[in-house]
Amino acid sequence: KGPLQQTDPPSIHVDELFPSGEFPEGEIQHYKDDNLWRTTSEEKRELERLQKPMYNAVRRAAEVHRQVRKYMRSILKPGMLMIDLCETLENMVRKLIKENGLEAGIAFPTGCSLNCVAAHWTPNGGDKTVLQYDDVMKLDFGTHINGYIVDSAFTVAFNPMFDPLLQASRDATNAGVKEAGIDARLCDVGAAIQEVMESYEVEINGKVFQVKSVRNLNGHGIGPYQIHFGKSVPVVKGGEQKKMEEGEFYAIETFGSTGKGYVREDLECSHYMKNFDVGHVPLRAAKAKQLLVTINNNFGTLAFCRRYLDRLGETKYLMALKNLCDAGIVEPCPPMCDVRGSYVSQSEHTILLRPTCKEVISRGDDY
Ligand SMILES: O=S(=O)(c1cccs1)N(Cc1ccc(F)cc1)Cc1ncn[nH]1
Ligand SMILES: [Mn+2]
Ligand SMILES: [Mn+2]
Ligand SMILES: [Mn+2]
Repeated sequence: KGPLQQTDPPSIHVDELFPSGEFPEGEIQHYKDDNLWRTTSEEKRELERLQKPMYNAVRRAAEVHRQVRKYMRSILKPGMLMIDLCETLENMVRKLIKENGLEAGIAFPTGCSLNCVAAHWTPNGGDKTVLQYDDVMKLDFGTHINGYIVDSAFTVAFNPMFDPLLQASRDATNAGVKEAGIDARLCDVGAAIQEVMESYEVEINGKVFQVKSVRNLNGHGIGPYQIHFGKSVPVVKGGEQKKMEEGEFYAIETFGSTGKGYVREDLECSHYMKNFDVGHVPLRAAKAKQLLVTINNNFGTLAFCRRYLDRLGETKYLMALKNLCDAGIVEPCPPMCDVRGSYVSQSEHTILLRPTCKEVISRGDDY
């Protein structure tokens, strides 16, 4: 009988903590009144029984996410090198998930975007950035089992003056999660998010800001090995009337900002991802051809970053990577930034619209 209690620091594969092979459910929310029949429908319960392997896979990925983020919170300190922070987190995911090629591992690069940088920033090799006491860091990382991805994020700030900004995005994401459901209109989710987000104000160094919802950073559907799939989820009013559907995975994510509430691509790129819809492309340039083989073998259509290529022993790959991007085979995903001097917070959960109920897969006792 294996141990049933995780160590501190964590060292035990989560599959050994659940010998039955059954991983814990996330938070269960019932659909709005008109869909309550789903809870007891025998037809819907049968549908769910057929999905058991998928539910178990994504719950195992979520348990890893919860244990890793709990550990990271316990060691985060001003003065840490961002690269060390990311490598510690990534190695812990690899350990607890029992990394196994494309069947179990990290789903995308560890986002640790600071201050006015909202998303898609992770240090490239040699980066000397150090976490500061006055930083607002969005820790956004992904785990997966068999391509079933858990995409969840939280914000860390040591200075308590940022607390209302952090609370705004946490509250707004929870409002979005509550509004989401089978037959929920995307525009209603966006309106609910904006309503809560913009009800907050925060005082920073003597200046009072009304928190804005970053209107061009949306939530998104998630598919197997596909972090950005299907419908986008608006975070402000005026979105599409399209409805969410049974069986869909969504990342409900919101960003609160003291800046414009609008982000643009800026800074050096670190995140890259194969274009999901591009098939085999015959390449002549040897270096590009070889790099694509490395990408296919280690990431497939999962997003990766330069540090992940470095650790695989790839060198002098930037021109080849540019060639793959110019050919439309790989998409660069550069950092998304609000204006200089502004501060952005984020909160993100992965939810599953099960036939009988809504499951907040990534919910933990922390957020
Ligand atoms: O901004 S997105 O490209 C997007 C938002 C709406 C439709 S697609 N993006 C998907 C993604 C892209 C690249 C990654 F390396 C990881 C994720 C959202 C996201 N980033 C982090 N967590 N969630
Ligand atoms: Mn083991
Ligand atoms: Mn994310
Ligand atoms: Mn996301």
